[in-house]
Amino acid sequence: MLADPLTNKGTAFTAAERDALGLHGLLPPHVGTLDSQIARRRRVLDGMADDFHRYAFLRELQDSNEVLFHALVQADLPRLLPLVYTPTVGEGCERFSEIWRRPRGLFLSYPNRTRIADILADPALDRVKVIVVSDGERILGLGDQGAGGMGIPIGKLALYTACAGIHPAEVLPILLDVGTDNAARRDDPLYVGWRNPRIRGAEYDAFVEDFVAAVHARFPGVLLQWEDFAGKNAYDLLERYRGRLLSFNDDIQGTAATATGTLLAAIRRTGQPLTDQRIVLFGAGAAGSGIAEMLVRALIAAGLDEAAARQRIWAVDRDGLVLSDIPRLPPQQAALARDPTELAGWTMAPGRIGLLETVVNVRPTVLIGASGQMGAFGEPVIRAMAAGCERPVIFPLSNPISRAEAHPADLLAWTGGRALVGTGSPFGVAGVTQVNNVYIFPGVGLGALAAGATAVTDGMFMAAAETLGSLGDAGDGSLLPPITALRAVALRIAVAVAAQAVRDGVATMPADALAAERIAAQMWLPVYD
Ligand SMILES: O=C([O-])CC(=O)C(=O)O
Ligand SMILES: [Mg+2]
Repeated sequence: MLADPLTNKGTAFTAAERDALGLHGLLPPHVGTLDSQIARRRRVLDGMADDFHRYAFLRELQDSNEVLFHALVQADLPRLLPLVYTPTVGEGCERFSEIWRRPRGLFLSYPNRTRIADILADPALDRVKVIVVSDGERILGLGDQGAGGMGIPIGKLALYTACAGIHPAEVLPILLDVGTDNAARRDDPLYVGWRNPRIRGAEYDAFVEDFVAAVHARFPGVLLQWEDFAGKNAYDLLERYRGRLLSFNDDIQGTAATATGTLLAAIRRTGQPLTDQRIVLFGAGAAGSGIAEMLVRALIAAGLDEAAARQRIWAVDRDGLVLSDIPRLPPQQAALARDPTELAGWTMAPGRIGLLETVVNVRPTVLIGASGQMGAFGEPVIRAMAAGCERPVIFPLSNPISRAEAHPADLLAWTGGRALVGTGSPFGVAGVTQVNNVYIFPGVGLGALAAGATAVTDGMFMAAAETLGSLGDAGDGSLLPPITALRAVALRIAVAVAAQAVRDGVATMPADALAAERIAAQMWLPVYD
């Protein structure tokens, strides 16, 4: 009872429980309460030197007493979320091996590829309903972290519990350890992962196929979230498996719905219709092109035909403006490429057409960053944008803070306070919105499970985005509800997503199971049994 984090209550075991379970002597005599335990842990957090140590402390608490961990998180979401998740989880992944203590979740490593079904057969996993899986190759904007990427599935699932009320026994973090191309990790004598360059190509595909088949057989109806896979794998796995497994990719679809929902909230504020926006997207990887495709859908829903919708978006990647005459464009970028003949009349020096040239000529009303390039939204870019529009909408979305395209305070300064600013990670700047996936994925997952959905459709994500965009704000200048409201946000989104699942013909639960009260009643709160 004391050693299992799902049953441990620490000093909160009552006298009667201590009698019945034979716990006398193993605990000090004081009988505490959840509140007194929260107060004790808070005092430790307050006394710690930095957030990374707070992160490590919270991970250990989660591995020793899950109710207390979640009660502490629930009691102060604005303070705890950034410690349990972005931005601090970034360093948690980089230094994962250094702070390794106890196992959580499953490491499915390539050398164990014939044992996947055996590993999943563990009866301790019987209740699993939600899996978050990563192969650690594109951890936030920090690149390949190998086995250290496990910090992300752990963190995201803590949010499923915190925001969507999924019971901790029902979540399963999984890291597919197929090696790492990060030499610093491989050469670190403390590295806990498989010391091998990444497995790629047919062998990688076969490994993931075996994994999906084993998950499908072991956990029918489970929701699987793909997280922080590198660009091409992110797309390929999503497309290959979304019809076979209830699954979605958070970086492509969750980020897209979050950005779209926040943009819808922003244009409510400015009063300018979506169809009038000129949108420049910086970074056309998995997140960036996911955002673009969802914006295309939203523009079509607002009345444009597809060609006209695509005309509202300019994508800029590493090599500059994405143009249709660039050889070997990946398919997601080809769909966004502009025709070079459109550049007639542009003012620019010869050569590569970078972000600044694009902004000067397009005069965007919306600028979105999903590049992982710190500082890419520099003063000249932002001043050029501000000169061409009254209320620039600027979302530097890359995570963690060390990868953000701009500091929000600079964006406000360079636009004379006129910008509507949203960042991926929290900066604590007044009036700035945190545009993070945490506003979307817990609700999408909850709604999909409540509906007994057989697939997560694009329409379900659009329903989530539209709901997010309509929820109103914290009244502090930001565009979205406050972090303290995340549980209510997840419930509202879940209801909309479940209803859309019915409309899309993928729901298996009867309609009366999808009412808000019924879904709310399933949401777990951290209290001792
Ligand atoms: O984790 C976050 O804050 C958002 C996300 O999915 C990513 O940046 O990969
Ligand atoms: Mg992610």
